[in-house]
Amino acid sequence: MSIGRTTANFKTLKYWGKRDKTLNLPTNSSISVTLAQEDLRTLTTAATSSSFEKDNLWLNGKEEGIKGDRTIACLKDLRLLRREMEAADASLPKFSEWPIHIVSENNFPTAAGLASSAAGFAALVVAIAKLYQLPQLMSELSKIARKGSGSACRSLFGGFVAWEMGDLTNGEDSKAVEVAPLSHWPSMKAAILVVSDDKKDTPSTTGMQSTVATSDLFEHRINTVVPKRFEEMKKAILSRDFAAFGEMTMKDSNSFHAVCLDSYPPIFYLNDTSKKIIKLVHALNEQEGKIIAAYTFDAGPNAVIYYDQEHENKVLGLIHKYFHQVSGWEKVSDQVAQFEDLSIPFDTEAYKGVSRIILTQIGSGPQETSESLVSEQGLPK
Ligand SMILES: Nc1ncnc2c1ncn2[C@@H]1O[C@H](COP(=O)(O)OP(=O)(O)OP(=O)(O)O)[C@@H](O)[C@H]1O
Ligand SMILES: C[C@@](O)(CCOP(=O)(O)OP(=O)(O)O)CC(=O)O
Repeated sequence: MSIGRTTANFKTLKYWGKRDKTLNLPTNSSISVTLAQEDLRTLTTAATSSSFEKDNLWLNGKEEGIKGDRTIACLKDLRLLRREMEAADASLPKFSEWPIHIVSENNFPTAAGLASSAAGFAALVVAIAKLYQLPQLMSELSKIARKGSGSACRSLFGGFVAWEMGDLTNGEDSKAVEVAPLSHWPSMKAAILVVSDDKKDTPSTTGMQSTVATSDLFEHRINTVVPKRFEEMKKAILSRDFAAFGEMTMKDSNSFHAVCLDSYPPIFYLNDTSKKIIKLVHALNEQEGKIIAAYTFDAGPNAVIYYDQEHENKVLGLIHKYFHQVSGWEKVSDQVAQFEDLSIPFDTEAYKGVSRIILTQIGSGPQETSESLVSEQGLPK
């Protein structure tokens, strides 16, 4: 039995567009920050036995079975690597031939634009790789996770992660690499304003296909804007330059939502609450005379606001002022007294569009844990 857990990642330079839909090969390189596990994590246990009847997967307590092509593709690749080991060492048990049971739990909403597929496929690949005792490095395994969900490849690392798009048609050079580990910039924090827990209307895969096929702005984004930003963002991370990192993060979020709007028919992920939050962050940065907070939005209306610990009392002070009514502040309850009370005018009803706040920070990526979700009989506990 093997247990692995990992977490979601939030994009600072977005992946949007595929050049190969089956292999999940992107039209541009991207960068993300992997967040801490306590708040947004997937816990996955994998077990194999010759006595199991068939491959099976339980997600959040429900038997789902192994039905999607993407999960099947990941399992196939992992089994192939195990088979190579077994061929080289006859003493190894033939795990590659036995059915596998996977039990997984997300501690945050699934399919709500909170990157559950990223954390989910990353945890699945890591848990099975551990079970099979595969020697492959994380970058190699990231190519397998990528076939599950593009964004999953970046969740195999902690800290700041790049997904290099590659240019081979077989995808062998399209993999995740570490830009910098958590220890490089541990004071990076994130406040996530959960604007909607609902399942989103346009899934990322269909949304991307539509943008690639119909948006005129898209070519400019992937050929001109992103390649330059990819290099500049890596530099900003390596030099811990929050202002540069923040400006590029916000601009890239806006560029991604612009190509969504430029798709035909248009795709809308931001709602009025998201737009109010964007304005609030700009108002804060303007008042400070520098960028101390940066928003980013994935394929949904939830806001992720990055800031450095050094400005926590200001950034959280402002968010708390207007969103103290929502749940999730317990974690910092002993800090509230030190929050700064900035006088930035804002819609005092905006909190009604937010269901909760998740206060989190940069994380260390996949971890092994002794917590198992599978019983001795190989079933969910
Ligand atoms: N823990 C998990 N283990 C295996 N598969 C998972 C897990 N969690 C989510 N998934 C898969 O990911 C799907 C949700 O992916 P989807 O891309 O629709 O949403 P999301 O990841 O929350 O949003 P986004 O990727 O746009 O941020 C689920 O339906 C399921 O198939
Ligand atoms: C907006 C994004 O979060 C898109 C995520 O798309 P997915 O990785 O969910 O798409 P598939 O590869 O089709 O599974 C931006 C990003 O992850 O960089």
